[in-house]
Amino acid sequence: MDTVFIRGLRVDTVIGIHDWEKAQPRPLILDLELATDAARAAATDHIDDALDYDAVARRIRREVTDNRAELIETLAERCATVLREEFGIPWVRLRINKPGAIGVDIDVGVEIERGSRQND
Ligand SMILES: Nc1nc2c(c(=O)[nH]1)N=C([C@H](O)[C@@H](O)CO)CN2
Repeated sequence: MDTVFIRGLRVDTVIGIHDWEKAQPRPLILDLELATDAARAAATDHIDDALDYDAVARRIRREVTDNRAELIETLAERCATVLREEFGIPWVRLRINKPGAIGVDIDVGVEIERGSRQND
């Protein structure tokens, strides 16, 4: 199984359990690993046969920006559902980092894995 990855996708959104967090957006950093068939894309050299990482990034940005949540787990689950149901991706690993949430220069977040890693 091949993967398309997107690392360091910064998306600003309103997220948190405290009232003061709901006053303004803050940055989240997303890392995605997405199952794909790179050979299929290479065989035609056409974007229609590839998992278009630009389209994925734009859609995930919209999902995170347009929807409110208190927990990063909620956002992670929503993003995994979008990736699997709208893009038909069989396996996704998604990490959401909420930098500074527990201290300056400290990374904290959640990583989830959904679907099955199908071997060739
Ligand atoms: N597992 C989680 N723990 C915490 C979260 C979260 O989203 N998932 N959020 C918070 C606060 O919003 C924190 O980020 C800001 O004080 C605390 N714990």
